[in-house]
Amino acid sequence: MTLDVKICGLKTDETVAAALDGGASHIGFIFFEKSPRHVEPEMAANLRKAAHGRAQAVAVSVNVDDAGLDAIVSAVQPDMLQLHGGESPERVAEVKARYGLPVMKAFAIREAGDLERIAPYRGIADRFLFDAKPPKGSELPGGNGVSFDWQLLAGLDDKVDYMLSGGLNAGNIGAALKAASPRGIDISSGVESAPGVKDQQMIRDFFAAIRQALETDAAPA
Ligand SMILES: O=C(O)c1ccccc1NCC(=O)[C@H](O)[C@H](O)COP(=O)(O)O
Repeated sequence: MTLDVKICGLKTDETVAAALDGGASHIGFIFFEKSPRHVEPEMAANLRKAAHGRAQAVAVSVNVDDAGLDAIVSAVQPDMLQLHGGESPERVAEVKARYGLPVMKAFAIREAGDLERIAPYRGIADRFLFDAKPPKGSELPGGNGVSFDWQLLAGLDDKVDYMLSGGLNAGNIGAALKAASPRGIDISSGVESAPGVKDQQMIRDFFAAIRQALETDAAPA
């Protein structure tokens, strides 16, 4: 599969295995206490072991200071850091330099103007993740299971390396990949039976839907 696929918010060995067996390129762990997907660094350190040599382990944090990131990085030894808060370009540069790890910076998108916010991060963040804006009242900056208008990404400079995220599932991934041309996709709620509860069959169904979408796209008209 040439498309990167990140399954985010994993909390059990069984669902990590389902993600890896499906062909995930990235598995994500959430370090945000208000999230139903929150894991402690020691737990993520155990869960990520199965990914060595198979997928990149991504540590997802929100406006965390050096001490908090030190604890995550030293326990989990992630391959990538995802910054999902209001981290400035300077902070992204600082984090990259401190840990020597690639950083994926998340942005919440609702309208075309929201994409302009990536400009000062270009050449600093290694990758972007475009997610939907959280619904009113949500305490979570991500993992809300809501989509944004994928057409907004259609005119984006194709040098921008991004993962498409927000409300993806087996039923809409084909349409999402027709509307936008991400180098990767990211999913959390769409493979859950309840908030924070990943479902192995839903993970398998998601990979089957991706393969079908990619095959349909590659087939001669
Ligand atoms: O998933 C969370 O609970 C979360 C909490 C705090 C910051 C980020 C979070 N998720 C980040 C992700 O990368 C999710 O996969 C992404 O927001 C998509 O989620 P979903 O719309 O549920 O597929």
